[in-house]
Amino acid sequence: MTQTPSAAPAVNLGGAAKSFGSLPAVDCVDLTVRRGETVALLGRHGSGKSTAIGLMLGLTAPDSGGVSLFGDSPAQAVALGRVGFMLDNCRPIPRTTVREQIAFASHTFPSPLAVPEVLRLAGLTELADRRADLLSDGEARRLRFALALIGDPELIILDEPTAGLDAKARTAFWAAVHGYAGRGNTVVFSTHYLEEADDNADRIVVMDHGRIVADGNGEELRRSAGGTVVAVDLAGRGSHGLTELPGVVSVEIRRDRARLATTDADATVVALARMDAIRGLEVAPVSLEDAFLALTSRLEATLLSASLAR
Ligand SMILES: Nc1ncnc2c1ncn2[C@@H]1O[C@H](COP(=O)(O)OP(=O)(O)OP(=O)(O)O)[C@@H](O)[C@H]1O
Repeated sequence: MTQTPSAAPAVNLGGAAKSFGSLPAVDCVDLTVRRGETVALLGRHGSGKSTAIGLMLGLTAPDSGGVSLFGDSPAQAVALGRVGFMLDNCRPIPRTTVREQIAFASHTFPSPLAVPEVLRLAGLTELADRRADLLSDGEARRLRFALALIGDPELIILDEPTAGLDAKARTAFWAAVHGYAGRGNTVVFSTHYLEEADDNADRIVVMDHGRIVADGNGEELRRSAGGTVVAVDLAGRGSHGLTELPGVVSVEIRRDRARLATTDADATVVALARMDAIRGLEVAPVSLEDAFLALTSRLEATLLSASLAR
């Protein structure tokens, strides 16, 4: 069914795939980002986040499948000023102030936001008269964010926007992003940091080996990874049979201790008791980190068994 432009989602990837040589960097990904959502692409190094973002921005063409932004091609959406993004290697013009940089850039857009509004949204009002080439890393990042939103885009796509920033600079950066999102806009960002995704996104899309392995808010991800962790000391008995216990979704062994993510903690504990394996028993809700490890190791195990079967 064709969607009218006004109903089209902010981002739509339909079976999008991109390989580099024989490596599928993005492997038949279906993803819809609704207007007004803030979505984190979360994954380890090399999981395909930047390639997915490159597809969304039209920097890379998919080998197969489709990519659209507001129902248009990425190139059309960018040309219409509907999409903002931060340039990686954008150096400020020397000896100009923050305000001058923003005012200069605003002339290149058909209907830019007013300069004071951009300064406010990016948290740069106090720094407006500072030299742009002398800003700290965090401040310079907010200036690049200001330049991304000056054309008043409805969608901003950010690839690891806070990488390398300290905690204070991150907080200031996210405050600026929330200000922009609070106007009803859509944000897609990539990150390695679970906490950053949980704290700043309505929805977390977990990528691994170019695929989406989970999609939901932090609570939903915790639940899909089992909901509860049962941990016991192995006391030298080995981990044999633990994955087959009732409710168990994944097993992680750290030194001589097993951590079992489970959907049915009672049944798992009873089964462990029958095996006389409840030394150092601990039962706790799954943390987001446990969930992430369980979700990504699940795909790892499937890929490993598929390659062993070949
Ligand atoms: N231009 C390229 N040529 C060859 N391989 C590439 C290219 N770009 C990405 N890759 C490979 O594709 C896979 C996915 O890379 P991608 O950069 O999308 O991952 P990522 O999740 O963004 O990683 P990171 O968090 O480290 O930035 C990796 O194995 C990477 O080495």
